[in-house]
Amino acid sequence: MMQAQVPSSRSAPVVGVIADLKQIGAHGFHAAGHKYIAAVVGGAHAFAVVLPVLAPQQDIAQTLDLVDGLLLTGSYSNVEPHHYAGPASAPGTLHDPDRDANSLPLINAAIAAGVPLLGICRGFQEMNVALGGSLHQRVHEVAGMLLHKERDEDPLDTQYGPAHPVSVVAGGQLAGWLDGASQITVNSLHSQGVQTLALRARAEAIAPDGLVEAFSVPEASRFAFAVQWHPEWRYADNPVSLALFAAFGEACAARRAARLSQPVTA
Ligand SMILES: N[C@@H](CCC(=O)NCCCC(=O)O)C(=O)O
Repeated sequence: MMQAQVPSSRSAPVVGVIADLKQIGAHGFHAAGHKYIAAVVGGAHAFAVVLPVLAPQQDIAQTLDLVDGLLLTGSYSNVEPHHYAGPASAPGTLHDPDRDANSLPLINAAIAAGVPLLGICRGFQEMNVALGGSLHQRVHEVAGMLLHKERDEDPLDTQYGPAHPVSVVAGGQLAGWLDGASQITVNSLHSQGVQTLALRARAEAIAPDGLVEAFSVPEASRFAFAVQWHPEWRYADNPVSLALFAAFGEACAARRAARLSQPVTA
């Protein structure tokens, strides 16, 4: 398992990594994937904490007071379609209503509070829905769309390996982080995909079939960015991932500096 680089001081920004509520055996667990946590610590140079999905019992405003940034991870579960007025899911679709009930309000609260937000895969989809967009549930069944799903029988290095190119939107944040690159290759492990991009979002990367694969949120005061692919996978070997997590980490560090400079109220 990859060893994350340890930040050198206690001033590292605190990044909340949202959990899934998973059934493991007889019990539920609030769980987040190691590769996301390792990428936050090693790529964003942050201090990662796993956020249980307990709202409204665990107050979202208090969560935002505790962190300098938020990472919305991927997950095998799908966003429930009633959140975007979509048709019922296919029978047997895995959902995580507790994750939905936390991530969707947390996204808008974080943007309003200026808390940096990075969404990956399911997190990308959650951000689009929270901002008012909608999703294809099985994008590979839509005429003209590519197969964006991984093959379960493939080894992980194949599943998370390069899958298709995306065009980087000129003049966008991603283009800036990538020194003006016009095309990159990304991995692809998803069935859902953007059907309508939220009006509050700006497309940052597009797949050959027209599917939006990354977007930013212009109204966000610091950082709100989402990618459909998995930059956390072997992030240290991927210059695009390193640039993305570095930009996220810098925004989180700026939030921490601003927070620490505020007078402490009793
Ligand atoms: N369920 C959604 C999102 C897919 C996703 O996030 N896959 C990655 C799960 C495993 C991991 O965390 O790497 C969809 O199917 O579109």
